[in-house]
Amino acid sequence: MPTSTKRKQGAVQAVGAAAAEPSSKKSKTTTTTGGSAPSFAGSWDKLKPILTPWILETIHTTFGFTNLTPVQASLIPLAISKNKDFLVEAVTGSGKTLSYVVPILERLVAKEAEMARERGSAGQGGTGVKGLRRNEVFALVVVPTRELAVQVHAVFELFFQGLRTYVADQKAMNNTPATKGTTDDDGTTETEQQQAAATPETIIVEEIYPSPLLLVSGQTTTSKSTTALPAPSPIIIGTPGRVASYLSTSLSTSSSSSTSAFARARKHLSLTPFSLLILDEADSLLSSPDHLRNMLTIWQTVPRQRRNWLFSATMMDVLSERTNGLLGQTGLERAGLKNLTRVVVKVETKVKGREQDQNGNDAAATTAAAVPAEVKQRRTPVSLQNTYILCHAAEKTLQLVRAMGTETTGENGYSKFIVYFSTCAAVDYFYRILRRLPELSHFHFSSLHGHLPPPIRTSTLSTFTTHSSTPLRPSVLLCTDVAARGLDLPDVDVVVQYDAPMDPKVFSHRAGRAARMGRQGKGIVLLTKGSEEGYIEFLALRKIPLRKQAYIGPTEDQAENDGGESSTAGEKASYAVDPAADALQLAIQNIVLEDRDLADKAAKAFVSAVRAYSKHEASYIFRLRDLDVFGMGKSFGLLRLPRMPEIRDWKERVAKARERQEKGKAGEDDERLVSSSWQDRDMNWDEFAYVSKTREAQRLAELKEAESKKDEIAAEREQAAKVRREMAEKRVAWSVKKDRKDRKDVRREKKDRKKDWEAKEAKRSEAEAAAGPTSDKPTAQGSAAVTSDGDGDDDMDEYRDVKKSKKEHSGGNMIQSDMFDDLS
Ligand SMILES: Nc1ncnc2c1ncn2[C@@H]1O[C@H](COP(=O)(O)OP(=O)(O)OP(=O)(O)O)[C@@H](O)[C@H]1O
Repeated sequence: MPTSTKRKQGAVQAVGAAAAEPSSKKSKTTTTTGGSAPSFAGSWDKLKPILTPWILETIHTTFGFTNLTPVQASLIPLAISKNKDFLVEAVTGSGKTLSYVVPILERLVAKEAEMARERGSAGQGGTGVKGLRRNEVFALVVVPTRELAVQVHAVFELFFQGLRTYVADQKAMNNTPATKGTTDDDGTTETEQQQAAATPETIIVEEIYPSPLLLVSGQTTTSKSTTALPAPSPIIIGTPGRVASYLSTSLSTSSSSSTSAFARARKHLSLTPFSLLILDEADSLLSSPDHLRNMLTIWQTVPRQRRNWLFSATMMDVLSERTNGLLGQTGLERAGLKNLTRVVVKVETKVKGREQDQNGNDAAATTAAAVPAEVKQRRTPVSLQNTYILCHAAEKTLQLVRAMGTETTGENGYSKFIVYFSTCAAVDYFYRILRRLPELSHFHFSSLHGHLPPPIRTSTLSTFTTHSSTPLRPSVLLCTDVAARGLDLPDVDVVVQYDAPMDPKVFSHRAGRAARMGRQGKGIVLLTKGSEEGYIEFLALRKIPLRKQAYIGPTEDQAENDGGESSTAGEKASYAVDPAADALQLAIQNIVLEDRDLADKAAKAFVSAVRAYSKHEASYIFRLRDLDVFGMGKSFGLLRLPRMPEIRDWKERVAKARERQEKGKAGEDDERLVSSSWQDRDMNWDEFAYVSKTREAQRLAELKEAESKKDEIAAEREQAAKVRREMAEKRVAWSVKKDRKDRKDVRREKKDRKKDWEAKEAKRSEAEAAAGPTSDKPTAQGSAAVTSDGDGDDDMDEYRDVKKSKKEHSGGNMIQSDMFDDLS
């Protein structure tokens, strides 16, 4: 949430205004209707209950806001006046932060006055000496990332600065003779009116709230001694891990038998007046097992008598989502949260007929599967133009580079970009590569991911935020999902998702970094042809409509037309890869060749990206089996393919597809596989050096040692291979032996059963013969024939079982079944 209040879309429009009271006690739904300007719903001045003067003043002067957004108008009155738990969903960039910050502050002021009354001091409008004590915590705001915590903390800070200014103004006004100021209709001056309104509680201010406490990585929150911990504050903001550890450490000594330690801990932190637990991006906090562990600690630590407010743009998803490790419970059930009042702000677009894409193509006709002709409700901002580009895996980097070029030129003239990758290693690598490409040399690059040290994360974000980008000098942030949720980075124009997110919920959060509060913005997701096309329909069903953007050709006016079509079922797909992708691969390789360290980074990035692909939640769309690893290798500009089981499998499959093609028996899948080819770069790896002198010296030393021990190493390798072979043989021999024995046992058992049965039958026949002839009973022979058929079937089953067990025991398949475990 920026401090800047200047918006490109200045128009303010009250649409779908929310009433102050809910239509139903359980659920409140507000609908905003699309236009490019932001939707507003009434003015802050007219809000009921009336806001505390310094809070209102800060909203007006510091933030520069006159009107409330629909989510603010819906929630703030309820949250101030009703003692309820809330579940709030509104699209990205719709002002959810203020919708909880303002009620927290209002309730804090009220609590302060209440405590002051109880403790025998006059309430002081949020500034009491004997209201809340310094060690008393009133509210806790938990968010999933460090960056978001810093941002929310900054918003609270602005309010407290506003309070200080307000207090100073009031004091000054108190000391000024009431001769200045504008004269009103009743003849009193403005200053006189303000003085008359100012009660002693609001004027006599001796202390003001301490700054909210921020608990994030890079700060001391754990210590054996509570004295080394940061001092508490009425409002604490932090990430789950840090908050949990702070609370546990601060309160841990209270259970100690030592009275002094207990007294010290009490002194350090008290949760007596604790009232509010706010989870921002709550769906992420409730669905990630890591976050949940820490959330459990927090829930167990804070008093039960509290209100819970949960916020997210994808909040409703957690209602049904059952997470692994939660014993089949939803996050809400695990948190024991029931009877939540839902506040949902829905966005509607007035779509007449079918949506059209950029080229005037009918959206439903151009997508792989039928997108509903009229997508009326959506879970993304109306001002966000959400698109996808279909390409081959080998063309992804090419499309990224071209998209960045075309979006800055021509009509669009965009200048601020975010590009999301699936892993930290990929961000690291592409950050080093993309900035070196001549096509992107005018871009200012930043990179952000969770493996960077906290100070670097802070400075990167601040550089990107403050960079004054223009289409001639655009800026781009390459990042992972660490920057996907909640971050209010001003003026972001385009969000490119190089990789679709592993958690589909994150898609709208990523795209929502653009088009905030009515600004125009664009989202582009790069999807590869084939099963990934199913993602379009998948998102459409989740009310996130995507429009097709044409494959970007060499220049804007030469855009290739293949983008206008999609490989819908039955249509023969084109497997030809853009020759420019090969040229780009060569260009990237040439950059990599300058430093061996880049080759290491490339391999790491590639391996991590392949592994990440296998962890997609929508695993039936993002199938590792369908991932064109050769194409991906090209897009990464690899010099050679790293060794990994996924690649061995791909190589074998390509080879088999070739065989089938030669025999004229190739299917569509085979065509696709055959079109994917790989050639390691022809080069001398022994001479490929690191730029870092120490690293290179180390490599040369290792090389020398390896050279001197060449024979030894070769012998060791041979020995290891021999052991592996023997083990494999043993495994096979063991399994074959076991199979034989099992089959023999089964046969013997059947034989025994048959003998028993025959003996019984013989006895029965004898008994029947003794009793007299009966015509319609089956003969022993007839029955035996039936049994024999059955034996035949059993044999088949047995054969199938043995075959299956052999297959499972063969090395290659074992790797494969492990590999695809998580894809089933
Ligand atoms: N009433 C208002 N009038 C004008 N601008 C506002 C108002 N409320 C918030 N904003 C601005 O809108 C932007 C988005 O707000 P905020 O970050 O709270 O959105 P959000 O709904 O929390 O988004 P996300 O889901 O991405 O976290 C911020 O820059 C904020 O300053």
